[in-house]
Amino acid sequence: MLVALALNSVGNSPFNIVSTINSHLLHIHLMLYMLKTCSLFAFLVWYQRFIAVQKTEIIKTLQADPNFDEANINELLYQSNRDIAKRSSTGSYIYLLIWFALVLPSNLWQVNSNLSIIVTCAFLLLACLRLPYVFKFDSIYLKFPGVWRYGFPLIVLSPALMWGTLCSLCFVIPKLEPYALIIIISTAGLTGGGVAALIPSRFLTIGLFSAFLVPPFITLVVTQHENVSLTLVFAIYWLGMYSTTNEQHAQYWKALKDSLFIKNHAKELEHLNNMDELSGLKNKRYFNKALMQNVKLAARASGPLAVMLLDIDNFKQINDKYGHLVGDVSIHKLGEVLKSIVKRDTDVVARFGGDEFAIILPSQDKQRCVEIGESICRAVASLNPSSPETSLVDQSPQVKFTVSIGLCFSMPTSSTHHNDLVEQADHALYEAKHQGKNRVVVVDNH
Ligand SMILES: Nc1nc2c(ncn2[C@@H]2O[C@H](COP(=O)(O)OP(=O)(O)OP(=O)(O)O)[C@@H](O)[C@H]2O)c(=O)[nH]1
Repeated sequence: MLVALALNSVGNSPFNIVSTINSHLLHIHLMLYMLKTCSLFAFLVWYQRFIAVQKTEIIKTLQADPNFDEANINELLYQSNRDIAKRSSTGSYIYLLIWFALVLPSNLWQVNSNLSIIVTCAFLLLACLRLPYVFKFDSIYLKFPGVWRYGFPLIVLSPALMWGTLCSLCFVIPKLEPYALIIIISTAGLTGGGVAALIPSRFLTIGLFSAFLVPPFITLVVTQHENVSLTLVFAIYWLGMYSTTNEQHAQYWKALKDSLFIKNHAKELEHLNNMDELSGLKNKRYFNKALMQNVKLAARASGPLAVMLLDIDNFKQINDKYGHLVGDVSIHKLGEVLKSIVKRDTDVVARFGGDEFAIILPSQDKQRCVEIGESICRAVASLNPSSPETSLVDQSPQVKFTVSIGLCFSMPTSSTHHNDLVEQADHALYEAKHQGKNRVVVVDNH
């Protein structure tokens, strides 16, 4: 409607738009009418299918990927639409500003006041209608999807079509010729900006640059304008925009898909990042972070904190006698034993690497910590590495499966460094090995 009004304003009646032009160009009049009717028709088809096409594209892209389900598709659809609204928000006001820059300092008001008034009003109206889409995207998209689906393409594509039409008029209305250069430059700039803004929707992007470029191109061809270079430039520009759109659209979707994949798998990745695969326990990285936090918490609460270091006794011999595979099974089995004994949610059980393990026991009294250490020693000693439980084949083992434990019991203060506790537990562990292994040695840092 706006385009029709703008076109019809250039003359006294709807069928008199080219009254200022040479009479032998009457066919231009018909062409422009056909063009605007076709544009509106094409536009209707486009906006009706805007969301449907976008959804089909997303499904096509994600279909083969088992990592995405229906909920993900809807989330991607929401994100891409929110992006379109955000990215294109400033652009719609640039039309208005450029139009003002064109009209206000020049004498276009006098040259063609009807056109100037109608185009100004139309741009102002579109800018106002655009406001809810800028500030209330969520409400519109979620509560009134129809307003988004039908209204947004209309508001985004109308100014482009108006601008494209203005550009066309420059070639057929002699009075507008002085403004042709600035309008052509603006058309090129706005086209490039629009493509960048609407890239999440291939459909809208192609619609936008076509609305800018096709009307002037057709006008130049139909009027057999002597400026062949300009005609070619419009055609080449359209093709360039088309290929850029395809490329950038694919890149946008790949990036969006990857970000959702990372978001979906963030928990899993974080879990893997903190786990020791062989023992099924936490790893050293997690242990260090947890210990730092526990030292702070214990210092703030003036509570006790115990750190245990465990090392499998004579593990090298177990490996040498039964092989590394059996050594691995023993490590896994030890992980299960530790989990079954150290059970509180706040406790942390980790494998440091090799045959070394570490445990954090917050808010536990010293006696209880020693009992836990001794329970571990007893439980591990009962796990004969040749027993069926550890899947060993050798029925006459000479190597015992035991652990030595160094226990550091402390009451951390704000100046306590977490590494100090580990170091002291390590000394106690060394002492346990020195005293004959398979035992708990305590260092009281209290
Ligand atoms: N099977 C297996 N062996 C490992 C793994 N990581 C380290 N080891 C072996 O564990 C052994 C560690 O031996 P040490 O801790 O140096 O000594 P030890 O034989 O346990 O003797 P003590 O510590 O004095 O009781 C080495 O032979 C390593 O090759 C692992 O993931 N799997």
